[in-house]
Amino acid sequence: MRYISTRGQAPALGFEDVLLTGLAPDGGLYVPEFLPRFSPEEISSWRGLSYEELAFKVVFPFVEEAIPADDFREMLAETYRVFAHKAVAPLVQIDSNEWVMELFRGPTLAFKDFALQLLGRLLDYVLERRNQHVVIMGATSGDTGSAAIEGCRHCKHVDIFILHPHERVSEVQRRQMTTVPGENIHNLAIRGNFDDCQQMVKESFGQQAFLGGKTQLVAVNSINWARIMAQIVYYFHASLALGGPQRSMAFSVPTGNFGDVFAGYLAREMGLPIEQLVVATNRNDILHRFFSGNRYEKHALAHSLSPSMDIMISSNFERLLFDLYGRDGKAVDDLLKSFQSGPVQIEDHRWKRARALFDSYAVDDDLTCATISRVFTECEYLLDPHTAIGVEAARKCRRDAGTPMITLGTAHPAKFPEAVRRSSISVEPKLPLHLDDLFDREERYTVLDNDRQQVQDFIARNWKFAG
Ligand SMILES: Cc1ncc(COP(=O)(O)O)c(C=O)c1O
Ligand SMILES: N[C@@H](CCOP(=O)(O)O)C(=O)O
Repeated sequence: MRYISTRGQAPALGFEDVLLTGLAPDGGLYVPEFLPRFSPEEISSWRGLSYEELAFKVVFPFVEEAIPADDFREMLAETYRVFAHKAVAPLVQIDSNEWVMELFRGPTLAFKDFALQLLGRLLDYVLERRNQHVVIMGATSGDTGSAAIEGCRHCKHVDIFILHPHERVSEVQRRQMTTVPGENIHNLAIRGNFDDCQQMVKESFGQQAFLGGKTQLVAVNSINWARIMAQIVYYFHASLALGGPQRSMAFSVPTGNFGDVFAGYLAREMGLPIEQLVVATNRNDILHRFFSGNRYEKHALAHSLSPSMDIMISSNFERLLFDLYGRDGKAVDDLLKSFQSGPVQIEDHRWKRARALFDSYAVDDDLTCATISRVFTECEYLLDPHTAIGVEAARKCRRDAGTPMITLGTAHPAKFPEAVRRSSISVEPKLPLHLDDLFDREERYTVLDNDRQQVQDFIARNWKFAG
């Protein structure tokens, strides 16, 4: 399997090199040259497989030239063994033909564990084989950071630098990152927002001379193809549990960087019958404005009760545009360059193609709290604010009541006690036992200005073999 850039100018790479990179040298994102495609018969034959066995079927075609089958099987078994539910991604019914798929049973209580537990193991495997050191540089609005630290902290050959927006993540999220001991773990609180952090990370991939030529950057954000690849699996898992592929499914996906919902789009391209994908945003609604009115335009980033989705520039939207433009990298490059200086639209026929599959809805803080409260009243099920946005958008956008609607439950409510309190729910969400003493643990992080030079200098001074 070869991977090509969405801007069309970078050389194609194999899986191992794609894993060890971030942005392509032309500024694009890597995508597979061709997707594997599975027939309904083949997908049906996977019913009853464990999560790790299913993951092998779906993901192995993407990695097979780099990793022998037995080694990959073992990696997947270790990855999904750390989840606190035997089903790994259990489905909970909250209404007639309406489900939440709980993706927060991993160690850091958000869907990011599905891919980052695997990414850590893949990195360890490949870096050990190459005897190579890398610097992980990631941006987080709260969840990717702790999942990346948890997934990669035991990797022998990595230093980890995670940038989060100072005072813009929940206290639980911050502590999950900043209380993890380890010489190779560095948390940077940036006086800016998530987009500033993400921008610094992306720009740094094109400026790696600051590392002195002795190591290289690797991405843990969803710009890294390996992240997206692992997230495709749970769409198959949910569908098979609810009668697919003989029945078509609808999914509602709380969306920020467009990674999770793009994984759903890929599952469909690989043969899984999906009738509808709902892009659910908070008030940072650039994607909703695109899908509802074909206008892609930046607004100022607002702080919300669903901080992990406080994102304006959604990295993976570019991967969808690449397909909508018939995989014409130059057209994507031109469009995204115009977007730097103002709003853009795409041709009507391309937008309509996207609309055939995607619907969208934006949910503000008040409606988020009202949804948490309503669902708790209806079935005593406690939603986190991100999942609540997905549930509300699902109800607003549903096309067909006969099609199962599955909202991706992207985080555990105990990560966001403020939203739960504001919803006037009578219960306090409790952290699981392994995080019981989170508030007693010592924190370690450095606050820096929103300044790329300062951040790069910090990394250059602090990675393991610096100086
Ligand atoms: C809890 C939670 N829900 C939803 C999202 C949005 O996912 P994506 O960025 O893949 O669109 C994120 C972060 O990305 C998240 O942390
Ligand atoms: N919501 C994310 C933001 C980063 O998104 P990613 O999926 O590209 O890593 C977070 O919580 O950090």
